[in-house]
Amino acid sequence: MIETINLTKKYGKFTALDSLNLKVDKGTVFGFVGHNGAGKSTTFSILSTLLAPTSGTAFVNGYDVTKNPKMVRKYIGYMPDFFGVYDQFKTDEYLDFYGASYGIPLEERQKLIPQLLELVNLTDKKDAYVDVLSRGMKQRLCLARALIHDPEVLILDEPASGLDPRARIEMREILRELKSMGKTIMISSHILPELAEMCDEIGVINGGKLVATGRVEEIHQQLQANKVLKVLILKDIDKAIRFFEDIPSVSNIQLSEQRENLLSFSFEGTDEEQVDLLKKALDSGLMILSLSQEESNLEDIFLEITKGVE
Ligand SMILES: Nc1ncnc2c1ncn2[C@@H]1O[C@H](COP(=O)(O)OP(=O)(O)OP(=O)(O)O)[C@@H](O)[C@H]1O
Repeated sequence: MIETINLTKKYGKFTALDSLNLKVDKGTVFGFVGHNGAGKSTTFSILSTLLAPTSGTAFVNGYDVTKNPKMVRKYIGYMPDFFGVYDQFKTDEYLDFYGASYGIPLEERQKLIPQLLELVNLTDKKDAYVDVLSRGMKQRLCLARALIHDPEVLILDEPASGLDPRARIEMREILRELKSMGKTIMISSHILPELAEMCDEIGVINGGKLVATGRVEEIHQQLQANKVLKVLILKDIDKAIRFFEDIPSVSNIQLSEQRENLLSFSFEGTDEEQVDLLKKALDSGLMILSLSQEESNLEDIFLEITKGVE
């Protein structure tokens, strides 16, 4: 449904998107995660035909975003990260204005707008002026606006940013409903756990490059090779530190602040190599009480994948 091939965008000499290749299948909710400035909005602007790529191509439902922008716009509903709302409009007038801009006949709009307001839980606000809506309500109104022409694809740039937990849950539920309607959704955030809850697949972008992609569990696995191990030593902790310092696949050795005989370090290796490491440590006479692997959570994973790149 969405595909980018070597998509590149340069602003002057600065490369904001660097040969981005990604694919989002029909009906998938795809989370696009990256730090501020990673290139998420640039990608979304290109997909929404608002920005031309420097090189590479992008397709929405088979249509090239640069060669066939009109068709792409038919299929895509875009919710930008910053959006203006016309304050003098009432909520339903606002949607009516956008519906008319898309050429939807009046009679159809009159049926459609109450349905959209219902979908985004704003029915009781239909007569409220847009400027008195809360931030969460404005976000939902903007989502309704993106849905006005019943697009198959939704591009949502940080729809949950600045929302309180309750408003976020509400947004998540609306997205679930949209997914059940068969929409393909691409949604960005800089918070991986938040996205993981609502997405089928995740793509991690860093410095304009896609650094990891797949189902959440797959991303976990991609990082399995880089784990944090904890070793509890019975005695002679200095000897243990010297031993682990000499192992090339071990880095970032740290002594626990809570327990003086607990070491932790990063280990790059497979499970078999981990077994070998333990065997070697015991053979060298280290008195190891236990060795355990720290469970990494999604936020750790995200920081690990994106570390070192501004
Ligand atoms: N019009 C522009 N001119 C020059 N540089 C730009 C322009 N738009 C974006 N950039 C730069 O391109 C990079 C990617 O920006 P982009 O807005 O795509 O990132 P983002 O991942 O959406 O970040 P955020 O989470 O902060 O919205 C950033 O370094 C940004 O400063």
